[in-house]
Amino acid sequence: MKRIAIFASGAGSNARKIIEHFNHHPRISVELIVCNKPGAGVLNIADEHGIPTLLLDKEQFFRGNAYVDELKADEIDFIVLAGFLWKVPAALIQAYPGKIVNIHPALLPNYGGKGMYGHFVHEAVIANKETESGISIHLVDELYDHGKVVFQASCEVKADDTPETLAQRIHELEHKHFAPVIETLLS
Ligand SMILES: Nc1nc2c(c(=O)[nH]1)N[C@@H](CN(C=O)c1ccc(C(=O)N[C@@H](CCC(=O)O)C(=O)O)cc1)CN2
Ligand SMILES: NCC(=O)N[C@@H]1O[C@H](COP(=O)([O-])[O-])[C@@H](O)[C@H]1O
Repeated sequence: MKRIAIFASGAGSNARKIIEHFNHHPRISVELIVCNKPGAGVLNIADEHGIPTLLLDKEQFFRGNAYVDELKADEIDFIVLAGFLWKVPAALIQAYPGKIVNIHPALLPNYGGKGMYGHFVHEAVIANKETESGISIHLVDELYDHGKVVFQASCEVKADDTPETLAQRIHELEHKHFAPVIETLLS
């Protein structure tokens, strides 16, 4: 059984879709939700599904062992970043080479990097009058949004779009594609 930990900081809609997709899956299971924000919606989703949670301490994450020991002790095989807003430290990347994947709400390499998360991404896309946006699923390296892109899907940006209406269209792409891409990566 491949054991997945999902790292998330927010509402957790992607985490929910991934949990549901792998519920009763013969080879893959979501075993842990890791979060850096007390009270985040993703923690409630974990509780709804009886999935253990781990709340990160900033000091230990960035200047300690990056929770490598805890993840290895839980026999986690693969890490999914689903709206996780801290930079994953080198120690964790080195412990999980090629086994950490992230979803970004834009068509990389555009609209990525520090500060490019959530509504900030959609605001920049709209401000630049782009006619197309989308999602990128990529392996995680030590830089933000720099790792190998393994999947992209695009959508229209409408002239009257707001960051909220664009975010909704992006979420639909994320919820459709992220879990199947993870399944393919773990095949
Ligand atoms: N080592 C890596 N860590 C992370 C990556 C990555 O590619 N390599 N991806 C991010 C997710 N992400 C975009 O997809 C992203 C998330 C957050 C930020 C950002 O600027 N964060 C702020 C802090 C925000 C906060 O604490 O609320 C910052 O660093 O100042 C950029 C991109 C996950 N980790
Ligand atoms: N750069 C990282 C980033 O912006 N990630 C984005 O955070 C949202 C989390 O939504 P969710 O909590 O509902 O899954 C998603 O749209 C994801 O692409």
